[in-house]
Amino acid sequence: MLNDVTPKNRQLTNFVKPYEIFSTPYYKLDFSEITKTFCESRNCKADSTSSLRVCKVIIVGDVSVGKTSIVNRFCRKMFDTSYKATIGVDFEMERFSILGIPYNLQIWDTAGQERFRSIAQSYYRNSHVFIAVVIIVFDLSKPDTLLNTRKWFFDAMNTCGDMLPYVFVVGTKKDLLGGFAYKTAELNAVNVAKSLNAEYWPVSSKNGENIDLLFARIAALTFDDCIKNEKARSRPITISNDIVSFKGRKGVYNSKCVNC
Ligand SMILES: Nc1nc2c(ncn2[C@@H]2O[C@H](COP(=O)(O)OP(=O)(O)OP(=O)(O)O)[C@@H](O)[C@H]2O)c(=O)[nH]1
Repeated sequence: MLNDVTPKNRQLTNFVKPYEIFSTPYYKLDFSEITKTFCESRNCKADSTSSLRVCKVIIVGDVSVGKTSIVNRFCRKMFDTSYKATIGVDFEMERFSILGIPYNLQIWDTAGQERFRSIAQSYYRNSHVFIAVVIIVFDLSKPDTLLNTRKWFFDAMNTCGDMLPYVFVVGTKKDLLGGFAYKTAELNAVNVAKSLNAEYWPVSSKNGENIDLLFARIAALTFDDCIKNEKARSRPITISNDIVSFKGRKGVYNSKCVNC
């Protein structure tokens, strides 16, 4: 788009693939025809509500695994070696332009410390945007934190109610491991992610590896659902096709946007 002020690395013209095809249950590899046709249409470019499309992403995981560092690297391009515990919850709004259409990720960084968890949960329960994505973070150099992803998964699922979010299991601090140690950690992580029906990504907030790609993947996946749901709602509700189009992944209706 000529007048697009979104930074270049936030402008998506192609669908973003998973880290590895074996590491995801989400096999979508391109935008749907519905989305492509809609984004090419003149109506869509003139659509004044398009800047309101928001997808809520929650980041959870053990203490000090690197949740805040992921957000800082993605939103501010910075990395801090010192540790400051998150108290309660913080959130950031990050803007993308996908196929020329504005789209926002609302990213919630929660506290890993037990004593702050109930504060965080009450915050995101009461927010008016449905949780579309849960990122469960663990530290690749600390196997215990991988085992705990299961606990975070069930916690998040309780909070999401009837919604079926996309789930990502993200291993941080990839820069600390190499060779055999990394391969072993990855094998274990892929197995755990599979058991939770989640997509696995390894990242490093220190050197930035895979951080932008991870969020671009999340934006592409959820944007496609958002437009499809929007189109489904705008159709007359008379025939059985509409019932099908109101169903999201695995047959559960999942409205993923503020205005969907
Ligand atoms: N080497 C390396 N260190 C990292 C990386 N990510 C985070 N760290 C370090 O790990 C420590 C904890 O990082 P945080 O991002 O504050 O962890 P957190 O999960 O937000 O912690 P809580 O807020 O307590 O839940 C800090 O000292 C970071 O510098 C990484 O990718 N590589």
